[in-house]
Amino acid sequence: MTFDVVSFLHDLLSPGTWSLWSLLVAGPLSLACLTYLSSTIRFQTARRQGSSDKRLLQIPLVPYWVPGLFHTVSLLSPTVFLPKVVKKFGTNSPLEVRASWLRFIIVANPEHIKAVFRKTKHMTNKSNTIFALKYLMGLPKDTVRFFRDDDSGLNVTPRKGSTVPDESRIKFLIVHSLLKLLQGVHLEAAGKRYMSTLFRTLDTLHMVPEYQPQLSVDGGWTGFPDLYAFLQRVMMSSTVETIAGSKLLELYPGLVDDLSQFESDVPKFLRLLPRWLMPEAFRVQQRLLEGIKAWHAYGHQHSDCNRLGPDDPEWEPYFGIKLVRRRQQYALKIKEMTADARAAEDLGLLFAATANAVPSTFWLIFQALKDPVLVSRLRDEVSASLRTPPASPESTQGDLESKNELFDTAALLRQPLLQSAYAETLRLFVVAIVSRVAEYSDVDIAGYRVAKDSFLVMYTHLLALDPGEWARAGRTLTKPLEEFDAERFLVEPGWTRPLGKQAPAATTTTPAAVQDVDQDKGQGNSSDHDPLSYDGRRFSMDGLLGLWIPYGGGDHLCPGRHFAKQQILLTFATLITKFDIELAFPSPGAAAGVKPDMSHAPFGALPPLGKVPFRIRRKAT
Ligand code: HEM
Repeated sequence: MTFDVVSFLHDLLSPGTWSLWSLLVAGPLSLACLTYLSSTIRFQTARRQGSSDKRLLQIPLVPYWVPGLFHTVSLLSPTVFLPKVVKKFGTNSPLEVRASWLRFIIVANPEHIKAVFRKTKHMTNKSNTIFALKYLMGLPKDTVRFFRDDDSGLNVTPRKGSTVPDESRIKFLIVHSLLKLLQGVHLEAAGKRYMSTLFRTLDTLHMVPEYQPQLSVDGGWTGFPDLYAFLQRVMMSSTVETIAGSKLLELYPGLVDDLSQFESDVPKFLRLLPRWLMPEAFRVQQRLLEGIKAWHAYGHQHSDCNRLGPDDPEWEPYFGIKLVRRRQQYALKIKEMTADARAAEDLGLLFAATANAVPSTFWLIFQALKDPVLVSRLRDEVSASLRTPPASPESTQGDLESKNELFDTAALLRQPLLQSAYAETLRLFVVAIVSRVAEYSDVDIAGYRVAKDSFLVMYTHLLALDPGEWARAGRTLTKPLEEFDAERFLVEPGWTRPLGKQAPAATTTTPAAVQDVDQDKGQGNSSDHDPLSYDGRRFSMDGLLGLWIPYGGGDHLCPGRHFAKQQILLTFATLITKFDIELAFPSPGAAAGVKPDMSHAPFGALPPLGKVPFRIRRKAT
């Protein structure tokens, strides 16, 4: 039998077949068009609601084509979808999006974000935390339930109606021990410890096979293939030793390699790839958990985690800084915090302490090395922060940190161009979703009704790259927001932020929330009245609350941010003071081709895509 094209076409185009076609194609197509039309009308109607109305406004639902499916397919690539939706529908109101069973609300207007951050009593970030603990850190199921059941909030006084006993207020215990023990004298001690550990790590780097021979003691250059891997090596081991003590690395010498591998596997874990597709990633995760568990057991045999008094050491080799001892102390009193759960929690801490700080330091150094003028100006500020050596060596006898204290850290952290370059690095390279859930009731966000259980999404890059909002905040854009501008956060003398863009009065502002808002003003850790100036300009974060959010905000604002700033700037300062470093691409224009690895978005700071070769030589002392 031969195939007759003519009769086939005849059949296809005959009236009977047409009705089949219209049923198969035109039917669904018209349904999709009708759905889109009606959802657009509903969207526009919601958008036109009168704000004079006393009732709270309804959040418009982004139009969609396919009922039931909604935006599921587009959401497979959230970093493309979110900017596209916001570009199309604007930021005047929050936007509700549906993707099959999932509903969430995009908040992309800085005023609305401020309002979200103020609702500390009503909003939690539990879903994000639990997601990360469960799928990334391997927290056991029973402990996940225990975390989920904690409805006591972050205030010293538990939320009204919560029956969680004080000793089981896990979220409060975690966040408050971090806030308390990573500030003031504790933060200062951790910074000094980090600095001296970093010096030692750099001095002994040749003991790591990939970094032989020794970083040129003879003044010659040594080339290495990968600046990011180098920073991972030196920053991770210095951070782990500072936070967790030296015994962990002694017991588990492969920890830095495993933690580096684990961090590069984050996108796979958080995209929920099954175990059979990434067996090696799960093996590494398991090794980390077992290694941490063994360290805990060893630590408890040799040290006492109750040593938290003012006369007890800020750091000791078994459990590191007081924060880690405190975490063991409260966790040991909670039955759900089994040895496996404590290992997962501390994997979370080591991850949080390195996963964003290392890539951020990479980009700061990389941007500086690309630009000879910038690096020399940053070096001037670093030199101005060098500590004057003590008059007599005896005055610091016995105190290793003080002897190794090359920088006056407080002075370093106040330098205007350094702070601006640091803030700019985080603006551009931290690509994260900060989320909140209206856990306890409906909430009023800037006049909009956010229904109980709604999931709110604030995407750092939407704000970081929105020229209209930066202009409204009174910032002049010398370079486009897509580019790195080390001076972006410097303002002229006498500059003040435009008035009239204050956040709408919060309906319920707790004292903690007010305090956070003040903190947020200086998330870069600066004072707006800092006498230090750069070319007559000063560093200022004023007016950027809700716009610069790499550390989130409100009472969940990252409690590790002060330590992170120290890590980043101390590492940068040490490397450019003790060494000469240069990028070593074979061709001159190659540096321009170095891009961030977007597969890590929206999970935090982005590592570079590919390797960045460099050469380094120790400076003559
Ligand atoms: C450049 C470095 C860092 C960045 C960009 C960063 C970013 C963030 C962000 C976006 C959040 C969510 C905040 C929110 O929901 O509003 C967060 C939370 C958190 N961060 Fe960081 N972080 C950094 C460094 C650190 C360090 C060094 C530590 C610990 C030593 C740390 C510990 C935490 C913890 C425990 C939370 C959870 C707070 C809560 O649930 O209330 N982070 N961080």
